[in-house]
Amino acid sequence: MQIAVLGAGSMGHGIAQVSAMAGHDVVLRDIDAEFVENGLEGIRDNLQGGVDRDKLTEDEMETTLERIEGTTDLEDAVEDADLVVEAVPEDMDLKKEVFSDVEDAASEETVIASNTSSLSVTEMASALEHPERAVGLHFFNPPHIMDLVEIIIAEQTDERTEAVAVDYVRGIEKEDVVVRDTAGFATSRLGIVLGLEAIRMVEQGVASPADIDEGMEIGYGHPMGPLELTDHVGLDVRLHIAEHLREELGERFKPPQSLRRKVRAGKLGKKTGEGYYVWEDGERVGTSGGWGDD
Ligand SMILES: NC(=O)c1ccc[n+]([C@@H]2O[C@H](COP(=O)([O-])OP(=O)(O)OC[C@H]3O[C@@H](n4cnc5c(N)ncnc54)[C@H](O)[C@@H]3O)[C@@H](O)[C@H]2O)c1
Repeated sequence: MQIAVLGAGSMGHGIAQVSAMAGHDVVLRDIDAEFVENGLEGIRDNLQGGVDRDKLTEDEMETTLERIEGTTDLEDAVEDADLVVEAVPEDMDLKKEVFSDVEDAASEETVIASNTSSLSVTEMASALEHPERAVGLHFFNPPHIMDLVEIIIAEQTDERTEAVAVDYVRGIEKEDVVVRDTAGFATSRLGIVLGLEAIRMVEQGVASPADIDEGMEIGYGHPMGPLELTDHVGLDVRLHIAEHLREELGERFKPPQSLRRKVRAGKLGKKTGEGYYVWEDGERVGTSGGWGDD
């Protein structure tokens, strides 16, 4: 297939990479040549990492790179595309504008997908004259490592579009789950419940963050406990998602007080050095808020 990926940031370059590794021809588009170059550089680095770990041969790396072309021109990117995946910033107005511009420049057959992690694909699709070709492809970060893609079926998505999305996801050797377009889809909605309840338990003094996390890691086999995950994702990002889900789905998603307080104080998790844990050089070195060492 011919794939266009719009946005060469954290997600876009990874989506371009996994598409090319599966044999698709890919055009990666961003609004500035420097952003395109950074994205291509990110792909080279990821692939080189694969070669260094013997997961990939030099030849496979070169062939993959040859399949990817960078551009700043939207028409160049989408005019021959069978599938367009947008990975531009999480802003509804911007996504609708991108959808509509793609429709003007692409063929009538082109499937138009969004990598949104929380916005309504149904609303994005409403910007199209042919909204039945819209679908969500929710990749996880980083796309070249994470095996799951949530396929989000908008109100307007038709069977052909769903079939193209499923074929594409299976073709790039990811696992697909098909979810109706509702707030938080399947994974964010459940993940946030666990995160918010773990924070409330810390507030109530039920156990330390480290003990709550260990309980879920060892007892339930989660690769990472809900509080450490909150620190990884960013407390600001989790607060934003919780507020959105509260608005859409009700009070059970009400953000706990300590989450708001920490965000106001700039304690956003790993990226700022403190959230529910204390971090130094990307390593967890202690627990925030007087729980002693973990
Ligand atoms: N980062 C994550 O962990 C993650 C995970 C899953 C989904 N997502 C979703 O993926 C999307 C992209 O997120 P990201 O973290 O890669 O963002 P990012 O900020 O790293 O990258 C976005 C890129 O889009 C470019 N851009 C802006 N307007 C554009 C346009 N009109 N056309 C083409 N490119 C344009 C920007 O210059 C930037 O390079 C968002 O919808 C986000 O919610 C992110």
